[in-house]
Amino acid sequence: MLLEVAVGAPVRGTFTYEADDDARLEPGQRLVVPFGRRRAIGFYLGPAQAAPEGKVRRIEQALDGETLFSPDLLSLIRFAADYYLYPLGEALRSALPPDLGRVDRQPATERAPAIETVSLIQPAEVWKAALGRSRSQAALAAHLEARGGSARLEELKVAVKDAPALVRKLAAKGILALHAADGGAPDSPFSGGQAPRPSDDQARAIETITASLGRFETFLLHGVTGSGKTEVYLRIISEVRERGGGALVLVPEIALTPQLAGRFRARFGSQVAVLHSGLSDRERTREHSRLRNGEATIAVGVRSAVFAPVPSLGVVIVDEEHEPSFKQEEKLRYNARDLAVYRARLNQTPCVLGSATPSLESLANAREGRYRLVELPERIDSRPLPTVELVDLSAARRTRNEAPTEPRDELELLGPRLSLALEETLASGKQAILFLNRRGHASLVLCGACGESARCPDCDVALTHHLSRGGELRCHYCDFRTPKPAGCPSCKGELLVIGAGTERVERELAKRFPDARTLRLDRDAVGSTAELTRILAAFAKGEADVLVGTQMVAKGHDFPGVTLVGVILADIGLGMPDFRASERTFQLLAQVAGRAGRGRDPGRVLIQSFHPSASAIACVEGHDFPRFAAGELERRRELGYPPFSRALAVRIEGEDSAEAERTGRRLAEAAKRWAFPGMKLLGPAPAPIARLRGRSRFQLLLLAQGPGPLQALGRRLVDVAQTAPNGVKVAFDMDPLSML
Ligand SMILES: Nc1ncnc2c1ncn2[C@@H]1O[C@H](COP(=O)(O)OP(=O)(O)OP(=O)(O)O)[C@@H](O)[C@H]1O
Ligand SMILES: [Zn+2]
Repeated sequence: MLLEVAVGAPVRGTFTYEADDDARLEPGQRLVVPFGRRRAIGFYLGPAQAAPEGKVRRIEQALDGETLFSPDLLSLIRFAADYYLYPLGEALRSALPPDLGRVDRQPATERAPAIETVSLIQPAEVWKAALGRSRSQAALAAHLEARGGSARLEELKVAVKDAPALVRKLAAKGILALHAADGGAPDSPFSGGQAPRPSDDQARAIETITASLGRFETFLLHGVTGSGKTEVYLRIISEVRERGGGALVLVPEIALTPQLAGRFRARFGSQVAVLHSGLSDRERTREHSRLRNGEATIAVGVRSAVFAPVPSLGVVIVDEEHEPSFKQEEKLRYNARDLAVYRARLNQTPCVLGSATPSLESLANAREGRYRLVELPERIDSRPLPTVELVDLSAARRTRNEAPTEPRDELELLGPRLSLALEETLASGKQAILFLNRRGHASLVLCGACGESARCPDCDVALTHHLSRGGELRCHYCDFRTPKPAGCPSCKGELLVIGAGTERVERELAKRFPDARTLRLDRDAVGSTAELTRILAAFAKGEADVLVGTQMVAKGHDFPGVTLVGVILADIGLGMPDFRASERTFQLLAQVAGRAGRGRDPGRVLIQSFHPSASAIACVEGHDFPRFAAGELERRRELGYPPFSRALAVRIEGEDSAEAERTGRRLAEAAKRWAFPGMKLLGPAPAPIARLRGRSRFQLLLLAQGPGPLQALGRRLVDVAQTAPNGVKVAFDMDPLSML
């Protein structure tokens, strides 16, 4: 028997292998195959169409006894590999927990925890209709029904043949719930977690969306910060569960704090599998198998969870859909939000994209009628949105006749208005969040005599000053570290430390408000998920008065005690050479502003900026998303950028700059030769960060009206890229998000 196999290796195309004629294989099933001089994980795709020339090798082994991919998942991954121009075998491998993608270290097939009891969670009409032709499954359900709805698995084994296999199948169909021996009291999927009564707006949103269960439709749930989007998700999922379906919920990494996971667990108990990056490989494999065998039916996870094996998928939800962290920036460069929509379509289920600040892509889709817009225009209990005040930092500069750049002295870091507001907040026993999207102490270390600045030896970026270890300079891209020198290495001049980071804010705060209890939240302060949990929990419990941090403080948190949000410097990021810089800045500011006044007391937001009239900043003042979006969309239309076009970025990098550039030029020539009419070609040009980790970077940007022509051209360029010299890497990035 000849098989078509996708091999888990960075190679193009599929391969033909041979297996015994009586081998029973399922599409997507894992294999171990000889590949070159090593062994690799392969995935069975189907019978080979034709015998290839030359000798056909035999597979070594078929794993698992069944496929790990349901048909919808297999189609999703095939689509992703195709769309994102990435090898199928590698795509399949990266959709699995790492342990299952390795050929060397196969985990002892970890047994799912022993199931002790089993209970019916569907009324007879439902399971009878669903099980029409599967006699043995119907018999088992009937047996359970006769026993009052639940039984111990041991007893079932005696009464019904193949009971363990049957119950897993029934659980996967959402007809049974399985309760593990170690799970304590079996929790019904409908118990626990006091659900508040939905507001009128929430009720309307829930009704609109649940009305489309069972068919594909994408909703853009645009709800202001604190409008209770999570409750809408929970209600929709309840409804899906009652119909025996499963749910997939994608959230950005930082939002997947215990707070959010807790809200899902409180409502759905052990039905929830949580998938975040803090899991060990072993835990990941375990959650994967809990979903696969139907023990869990709701996957709540970060971007990679878009590939989670949710049984009988009934709804797909993407929270904070505008978040850049849904984009994977290496290997299979997918956007989980976009794949989520595609997965919903494959499964004929609704897809809900939620955000207070929708991406312009989704907004354009809603305007053009591809998505249905559902709005939550008010906060819960008609609480007001916080008042937002802009503090113009350049005014003070102008009077002193200085160039507007950075808050240079400590006085500006916590300017007079922000200081006063902090003082009042602390005096009234409320909490404050101070946001500065830059970690470390200072962003630039500069010689006051010769003007030379400290730069990373391997990257084209300035080093950031950190206070740790008695002062060191760090590269935020490759993590290069070196002690801060006493004077300028070139001229021995005095070194100036310019531009603020979170450490500096924390230090200044300690100086001016010595009694305030402060916590800092950024990637330096948080080494692990456990630490993140600890800091957020402490702040939620009121164990600190001020939370200082980077964008980590901006997202999703619900701290009712916070009445003041201070933005130290709103302009960071605004000047990035990226056409999305303005959109990103607006989203970040609107999100962080949305953390204020979520409890009973109204909130206040102070935004310090050198460019208070920039639309990304000015529009935050009146919570004016429509005005921001209208202006920004107009600008994008003029420039022909997404969402008014689709883009494919080709990224070329190599240690040898000349070689990388040559490859870029060859690709550009090929692209020009094969370009479709109306396509725009930019580059090859050095990337804005022209060197990273010792490699020179170039990029080529292709713009077209739709993805089709980009795909067709992309596939031909993939062939050209195959002939790039050793040491030059070419990556294809469909719908790129970062232009750096
Ligand atoms: N119907 C309701 N009645 C009372 N409280 C509610 C209701 N719905 C939600 N809440 C509460 O309102 C708060 C805000 O809800 P939630 O965190 O879901 O907002 P959100 O829309 O996700 O906001 P953001 O976009 O800022 O993250 C939460 O504390 C939540 O428990
Ligand atoms: Zn570096």
